Amino acid sequence: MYVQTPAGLLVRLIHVIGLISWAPSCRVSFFPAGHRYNLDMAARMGLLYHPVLLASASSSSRALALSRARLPYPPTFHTYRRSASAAASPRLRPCRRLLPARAMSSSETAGNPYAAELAAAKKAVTLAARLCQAVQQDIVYSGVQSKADKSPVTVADYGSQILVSLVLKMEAPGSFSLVAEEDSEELRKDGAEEILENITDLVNETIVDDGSYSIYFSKEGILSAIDDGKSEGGPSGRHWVLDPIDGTKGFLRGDQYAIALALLDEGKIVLGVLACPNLPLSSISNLNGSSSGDQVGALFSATIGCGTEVESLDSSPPQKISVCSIDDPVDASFFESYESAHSMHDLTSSIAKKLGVQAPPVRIDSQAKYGALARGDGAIYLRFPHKGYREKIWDHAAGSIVLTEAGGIVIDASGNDLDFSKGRFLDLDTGIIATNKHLMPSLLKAVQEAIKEQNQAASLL
Ligand SMILES: Nc1ncnc2c1ncn2[C@@H]1O[C@H](COP(=O)(O)O)[C@@H](O)[C@H]1OP(=O)(O)O
Ligand SMILES: [Mg+2]
Repeated sequence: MYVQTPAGLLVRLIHVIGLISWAPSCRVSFFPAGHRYNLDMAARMGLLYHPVLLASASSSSRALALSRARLPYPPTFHTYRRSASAAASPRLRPCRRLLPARAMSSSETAGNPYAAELAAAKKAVTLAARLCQAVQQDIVYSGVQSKADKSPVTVADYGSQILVSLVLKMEAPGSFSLVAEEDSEELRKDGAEEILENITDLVNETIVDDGSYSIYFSKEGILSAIDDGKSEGGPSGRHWVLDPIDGTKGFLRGDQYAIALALLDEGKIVLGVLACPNLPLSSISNLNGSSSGDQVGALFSATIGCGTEVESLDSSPPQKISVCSIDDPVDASFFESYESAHSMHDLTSSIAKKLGVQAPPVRIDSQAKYGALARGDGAIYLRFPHKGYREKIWDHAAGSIVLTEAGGIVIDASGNDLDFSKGRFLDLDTGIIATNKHLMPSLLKAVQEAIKEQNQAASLL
């Protein structure tokens, strides 16, 4: 039993009218400065442009631009079509708005060779974050997460990936290649029709609500947009690297998650953005993932050679950040996964003990840990997945540059830099550690001793 939202009905109506009135000669002219798109381009992107939708979206864009300053944060959206139980739960009223006009930071202006890519990446993850926030609100209000029904997170995962891919195609210069977590295989199977419809509705409603683009996705367009993320990456050329929702467990719990996007250029990560919708803008040090500050929703961004910045997802001016300068482990605290299935808490506890860390671990989900570390909320990040787990590049690409450009160091437990040029996986079988340059030598020593002891204990069993 599903409920059709009014916005869903509107989008469908516009679709039908648009199909009737569609004219092959129509040129689309409502796109960002510097771009000209026509229907051939639309066909290549798996998209449909509709004159009626174009007209309505462009006029609403102007109206929204005028009222933007008065709109509250966080915004809410018409949500995906929800189950009857979810529909019965309380929800906030939708509120339409454009993406915030971000203040240009020094990283986006002179001297940054990736300025255009950075602006596109920020816009992409901000739009995706809006979709994710709307879905997470519904999950939390409806209690879906306690029923082992993973479909809402699936809808948000795919929806986020489609929106990031769309914005990058529209706004980022150069050729397009995307290495991303999701593909359309499951959605093409029998029985997936309903979820595909939900994703299609949610994505189209988010685009209409935002008003930046006059685009409508068909179901086939949705499937092909998801498969834009099938690139293998590698050592040559440029590739965007995306985790559409990093930390799905945290997302379902109503806790931390991130939309993590990076740019790989000739085998090196040169740019990264992390949207962390639930991370407080002020420090979370000593608060185990929470903060006394009111403002929530942080956007971290870094470009090679230009440093790391943080701003609110609602577009406060960006501020440069740097890692903490602690040089005595006694004063240090460390981040690790919330989920013990993702990282061995017993091993990290023995590393902390060896090093002399006194504070208890700060456990939060996702690459939000890299962002928090980059602004000095803590001093160390330890990640030791259980044997057999293969790390994917999208789980560390954005986070690692956010940290290194803030003055931090990220290496594997053998002391090697992370190599993002080997395809979709990181080629390592130890853990990943991160800290500042003062603490790294003693941290690496403690890590290697603790691993050795763990291996010796295992060989005795
Ligand atoms: N069994 C696992 N071991 C380690 N990491 C995992 C495992 N399963 C999923 N992950 C990934 O670990 C990351 C979260 O780490 P953390 O627990 O530190 O927040 C996510 O990228 C998550 O995937 P996903 O992005 O699909 O949620
Ligand atoms: Mg992930």
